[in-house]
Amino acid sequence: MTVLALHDLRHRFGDRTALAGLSVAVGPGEVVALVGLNGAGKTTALRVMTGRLRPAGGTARVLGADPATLGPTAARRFGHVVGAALVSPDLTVTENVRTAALLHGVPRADVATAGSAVVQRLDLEPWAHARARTLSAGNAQRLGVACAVVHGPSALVLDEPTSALDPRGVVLVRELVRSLADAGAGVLVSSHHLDEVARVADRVVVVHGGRDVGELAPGPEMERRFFARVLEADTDVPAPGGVA
Ligand SMILES: Nc1ncnc2c1ncn2[C@@H]1O[C@H](COP(=O)(O)OP(=O)(O)OP(=O)(O)O)[C@@H](O)[C@H]1O
Repeated sequence: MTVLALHDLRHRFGDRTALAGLSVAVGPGEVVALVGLNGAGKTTALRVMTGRLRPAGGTARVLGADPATLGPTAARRFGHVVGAALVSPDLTVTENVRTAALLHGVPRADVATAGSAVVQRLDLEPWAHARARTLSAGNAQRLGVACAVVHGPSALVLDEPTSALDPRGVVLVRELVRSLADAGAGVLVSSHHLDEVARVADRVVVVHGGRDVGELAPGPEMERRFFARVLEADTDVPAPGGVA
């Protein structure tokens, strides 16, 4: 079964086209990255994927269900950070991850263990008792990711999860994403860091002008191949083979 799917998404904000027929599908055990220039439509697509925006056209599915009306069973298997994370500024790091665990249906008896594990996994122990509003931008981003994964989701959506992270944080989030996928989760992530994407993703989908314009095989020369793909899309020259 497809874990996460967007099909032919279309959406406009006033006279501005944000999505113009974007489709992408993520299978179990797969990490798919969306890359694109500023304003390409990545965040808008991920807002649809998390049920925060109803598109004018097209469909979204999370574990087979419409994300806008996700039932409790599917919701408990889903984790995401798109825009504001599931974090309360006045709660401590530990209180936040435990609350997120409870909200995602982790049994009460397992909440403390699951919370400690994810705090440790993201190197947040020194701030375990700090209130979220006192964290640095990078540690706040780590906490947002921690709250999204504390329940071990089967479907995970992250919008630029490493934008504020130091090199150590980038590695920790990469390892976390990879281990969730290796355990069978489907992960959809957007990023501007092409080198990082090449390390973590199984497939890299280029978004341009609100649509998917082809894939890049993860590997060397991502930047050159990315710009070639964007140029092709702008000049409407079909790319041979679909994967550059
Ligand atoms: N709430 C909104 N109101 C009006 N226009 C919007 C809104 N959200 C997005 N847009 C527009 O839709 C287009 C796609 O924006 P989106 O944020 O999805 O791009 P992005 O690929 O995530 O960009 P970035 O890499 O800069 O984060 C842009 O032209 C943007 O200005």
